[in-house]
Amino acid sequence: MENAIEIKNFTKLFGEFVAVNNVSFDVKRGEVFGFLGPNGSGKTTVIRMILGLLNPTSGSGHILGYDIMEDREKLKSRIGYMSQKFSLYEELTVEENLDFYGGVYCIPKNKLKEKKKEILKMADLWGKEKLIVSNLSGGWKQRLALGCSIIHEPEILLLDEPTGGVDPIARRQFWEIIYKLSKKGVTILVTTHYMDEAEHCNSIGFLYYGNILSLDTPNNMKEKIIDGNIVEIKSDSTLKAIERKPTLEDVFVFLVEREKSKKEVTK
Ligand SMILES: Nc1ncnc2c1ncn2[C@@H]1O[C@H](COP(=O)(O)OP(=O)(O)OP(=O)(O)O)[C@@H](O)[C@H]1O
Repeated sequence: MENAIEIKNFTKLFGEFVAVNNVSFDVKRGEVFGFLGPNGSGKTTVIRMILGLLNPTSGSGHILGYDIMEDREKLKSRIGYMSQKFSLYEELTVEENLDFYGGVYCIPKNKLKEKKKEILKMADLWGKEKLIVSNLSGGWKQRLALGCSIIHEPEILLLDEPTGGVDPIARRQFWEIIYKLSKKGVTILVTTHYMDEAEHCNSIGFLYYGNILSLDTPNNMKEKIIDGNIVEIKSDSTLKAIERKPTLEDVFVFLVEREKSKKEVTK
């Protein structure tokens, strides 16, 4: 079986409002598939339908060959999910959160001990086991939430805007973990509205108000949509950067949180 995820003509109506319109896509095993689209374009709705939390109005989906509607129970232990809000228990420690999710998936004690060690190292949280989650920075919380979502070693990982609200360094660290998981054969579907993140994916679906406008590799998509070269200008001053516009056909501004180290910022 080459495709881990196969979605055919997903449509979701809320009353008369069409949130998702006839969306179809496949994700190959071990691939990182990015769902790119602005807020409200239907990304979360698609993920909720894949998870079986929402019934599609029409259309069908298969994961690892199982029907997402009929085989929900079989799929539960094979899918990991990280929501935008991180789903952590803020008043518990790092280790207690991992123990909790280990318990939810009924992971045997010895196996859980081994998994916790692996996740703490992977997430750069080694030595922080006893810290209360509410005291952690956004990046640490994000990596812990990812750890909790993979404690049961899922083959499919669904990440809904996992990097929202964390600084660029933490985002980069997070993507390094995503690559490692993908190399191990985990199939990953990640939603984002950051263009630069979409570029890290093997293929992208561009969703716009419920419709898939394009489905391709990042490079092909850029070539098809944009005629000419793309230049990235990093600047402390948006105005200074835009002043260069005469030599450019169009400019898109992306604001990123300032990194602690300014080494990479060029004027
Ligand atoms: N339960 C619901 N009832 C009514 N409308 C809904 C419901 N869930 C989502 N919507 C609407 O469907 C559209 C798609 O929402 P969705 O959350 O899937 O978008 P999104 O791309 O994930 O955006 P965001 O990044 O803001 O989460 C939005 O207009 C939203 O208001």
